[in-house]
Amino acid sequence: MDTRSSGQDTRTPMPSEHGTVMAEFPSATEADVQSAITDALEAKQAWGEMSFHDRAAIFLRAADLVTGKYRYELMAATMLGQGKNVWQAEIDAAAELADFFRYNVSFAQEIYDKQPTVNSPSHHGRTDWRPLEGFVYSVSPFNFTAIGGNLVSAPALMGNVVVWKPAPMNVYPSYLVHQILLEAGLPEGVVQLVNGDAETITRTVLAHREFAALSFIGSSDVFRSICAQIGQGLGEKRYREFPRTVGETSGKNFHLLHPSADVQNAAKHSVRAGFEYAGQKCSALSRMYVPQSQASTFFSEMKKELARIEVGPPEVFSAFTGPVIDQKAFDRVSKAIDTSNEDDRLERIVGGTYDGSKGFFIDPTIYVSKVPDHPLFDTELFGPVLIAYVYPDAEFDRVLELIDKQGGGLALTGNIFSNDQRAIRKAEDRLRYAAGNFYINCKITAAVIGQQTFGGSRGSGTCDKAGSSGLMMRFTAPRTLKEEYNKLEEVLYPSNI
Ligand SMILES: NC(=O)c1ccc[n+]([C@@H]2O[C@H](COP(=O)([O-])OP(=O)(O)OC[C@H]3O[C@@H](n4cnc5c(N)ncnc54)[C@H](O)[C@@H]3O)[C@@H](O)[C@H]2O)c1
Ligand SMILES: N[C@@H](CCC=O)C(=O)O
Repeated sequence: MDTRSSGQDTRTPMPSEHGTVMAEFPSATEADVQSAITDALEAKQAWGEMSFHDRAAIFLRAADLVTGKYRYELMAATMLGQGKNVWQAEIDAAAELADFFRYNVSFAQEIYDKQPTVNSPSHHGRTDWRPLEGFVYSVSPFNFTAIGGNLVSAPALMGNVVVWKPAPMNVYPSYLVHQILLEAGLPEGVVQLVNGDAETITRTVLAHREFAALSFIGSSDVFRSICAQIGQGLGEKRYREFPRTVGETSGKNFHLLHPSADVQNAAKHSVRAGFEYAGQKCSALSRMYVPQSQASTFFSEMKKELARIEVGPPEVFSAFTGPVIDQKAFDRVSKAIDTSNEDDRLERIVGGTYDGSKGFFIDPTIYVSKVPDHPLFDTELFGPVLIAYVYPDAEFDRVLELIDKQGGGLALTGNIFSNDQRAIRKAEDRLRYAAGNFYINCKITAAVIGQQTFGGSRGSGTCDKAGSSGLMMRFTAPRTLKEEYNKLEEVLYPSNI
């Protein structure tokens, strides 16, 4: 792949066939990153002064290119590069990417429309929704082509320039997204795509005085480490302004069944949420709490559904789910499986096997824990492995406390299955901070832009909500203006005279 970077080449494998190279690209050196920042800042003034309608036109045109001319190329890149099946690739690389481009235009419009509603007869007030003064640094994860598109379009639509660093395993789809934006009319300098060593690029970016915001999606620990570096820079007065930190990160997401739940429905939803895209959605299910009275039916329903599921490469259309992303993920998840298979506190219900000979394939796996506090309830594995706790029906209140406490400090998605409205109310109240996205009688994946804004709190992120004007708001520095029409005739107050 041809980019402006001049460092050593990196090769990334295809997850479903690791002997095949998916992408080969040069890594950005410190000098490449410096010149990307310089070029972005040079493009800044003209871009910030372009009317919103002209900026919007570029992203709306890009949305049409995504759903039209480039739809299948983007989907193919996402299938081969991320190991998604065709269904998941369509959701991500075509539908959600185009939705982000289109909806972000309306979210931005919502912000620009916010103007003072009251003006006294002698003056008029306005809000100037300025872009941030420096540049935005966007860092995107491997698992969604659409997410990179959002991390770029949200700040750019608000008039900002962006240095964009995608995950190595998403370099090719991100490159396509960048090319689409350029074809749609985005001026060359506005979005600078830089690939390469994450730490080198980040260090160089964070050393720059004009660094104005971090827009990050990825794991909680990496976000924390970048925030810590920004904190150090703040302490040293390295930056002109206080950089914004926007981050959506990891999850240890739960399904809770109440004794009144429709167990067949819950089982089907749990199979989808836990195992679609090999459990590699940040929203994916990874811990379940099941009442004793429902456990046997629930697990046999899940096993029945799982028996129909095929694990395979993206070109096999009958495969429901595919590989995990890379060797590191395969090692992490397979090691957890090996340890769990030997753990007396866990009963394996299904799976517990894997095959990395050709691609990074791991079979859907479920463990039931005999203890309520197994460490797996607190660890994000980011793979197709679920852990369940079976609770006595009478201890619903206690299990709510347990759910709230567990999850490794993460609070992204969660749900309840119940046909008892009082139980739903109780769970909604007691678990108020346990998930940024809480679902009732449906699975916890697949938030739809324009319908469910997305993002968690606690260690899962800053909860600015992708798919909303809340996120876009973080990329503006509103200026308040007041224009007065009458002269000031007197310094003294009437009460002074
Ligand atoms: N909450 C959300 O909306 C959301 C969405 C998608 C993924 N995720 C989370 O992302 C993770 C999976 O994605 P991933 O494996 O790409 O995450 P990751 O944290 O490994 O990488 C994310 C990005 O950070 C970069 N990065 C990695 N180490 C870095 C470092 N030391 N300094 C600076 N940058 C660094 C990567 O190159 C990549 O661009 C999971 O934890 C998942 O839950 C969250
Ligand atoms: N927004 C997606 C998840 C994105 C994270 O990987 C969902 O709701 O399933």
